[in-house]
Amino acid sequence: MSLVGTDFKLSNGNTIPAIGYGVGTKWFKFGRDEVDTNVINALETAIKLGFAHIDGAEIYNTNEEIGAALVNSGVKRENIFITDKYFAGDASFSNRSPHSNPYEALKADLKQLKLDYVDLYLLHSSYIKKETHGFSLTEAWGYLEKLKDEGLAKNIGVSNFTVEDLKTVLDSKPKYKPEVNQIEFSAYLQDQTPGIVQYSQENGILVEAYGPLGPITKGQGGPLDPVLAKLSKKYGKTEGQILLRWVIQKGVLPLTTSSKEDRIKSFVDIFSFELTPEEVDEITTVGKQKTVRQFAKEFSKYD
Ligand SMILES: NC(=O)C1=CN([C@@H]2O[C@H](COP(=O)(O)OP(=O)(O)OC[C@H]3O[C@@H](n4cnc5c(N)ncnc54)[C@H](OP(=O)(O)O)[C@@H]3O)[C@@H](O)[C@H]2O)C=CC1
Repeated sequence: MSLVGTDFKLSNGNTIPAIGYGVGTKWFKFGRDEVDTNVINALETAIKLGFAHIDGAEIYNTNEEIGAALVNSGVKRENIFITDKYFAGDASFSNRSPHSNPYEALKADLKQLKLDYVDLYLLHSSYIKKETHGFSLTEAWGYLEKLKDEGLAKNIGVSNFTVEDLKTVLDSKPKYKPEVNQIEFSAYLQDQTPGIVQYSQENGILVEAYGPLGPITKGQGGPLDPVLAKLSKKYGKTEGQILLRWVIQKGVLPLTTSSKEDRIKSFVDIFSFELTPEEVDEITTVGKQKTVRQFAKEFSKYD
């Protein structure tokens, strides 16, 4: 869980590159089956410019693009960290992966990725119950443990889990604990659900942040504007780099994305400077004055 160079160390001792390039959001292509060369090109650029961590998911429908970009880039399999996620469904419980369970879903994804294993496999959400899925949340976790035992997923974790969801898994005395909880996290949304960052971190679960640039993509005109302008000038870094650096210094792994070379290049250049503890606190305190929630709107009840 600690930052070592440009990696975070997980509780199980494995490492994970400390910033990831996402192929959801901007690149999301659920319902479109043609291969999108824009996604392949963007991934190749990201890899060429230094991203060693790709964040994918079954629902993004971009596995073939990831596989093609890996081949085109010539990168060695062991030098790139690939995450995939089981499409559990959303709060309506009315949709989910077409595969019978997470074990079968990852096997199908690996075929599309043309890979033998992923580095991290997550339950994309906790909206799983026996009545709709045929297995409970703890049984779903059991499928991930089986994938880890068989070497098809080197690490396993969860996404969008609340404290109660994590307790359900941890209280079931699992063989392996979740290594990661991937949630929306930014200076303008410091707890996707009550207490989730502290609880995850206290239990040795690395928090991954999606939507980390919320304050500049959706939150302009907010109280952080002058703080970011000041720090950007002081360090000679973009406001995006300041925000990503703040995420890392909160002990959280940022997942971002971009279609622009300049931005991609800047996102991997966040290890050459460090905010002071006072500056980290200032962003934390000022950031709490505004809420920008972009995803998982069912949690808006906590705003
Ligand atoms: N587990 C989950 O449920 C979820 C996971 N994710 C994962 O997280 C990844 C990243 O999420 P995302 O919300 O996109 O991350 P960010 O908050 O980092 O936003 C990235 C977006 O911001 C734009 N951008 C970057 N810099 C600026 C700027 N200075 N001004 C204006 N726009 C800017 C980029 O567009 P441009 O091309 O113009 O640079 C890009 O579209 C996803 O791709 C996915 O892998 C995301 C949502 C949910």
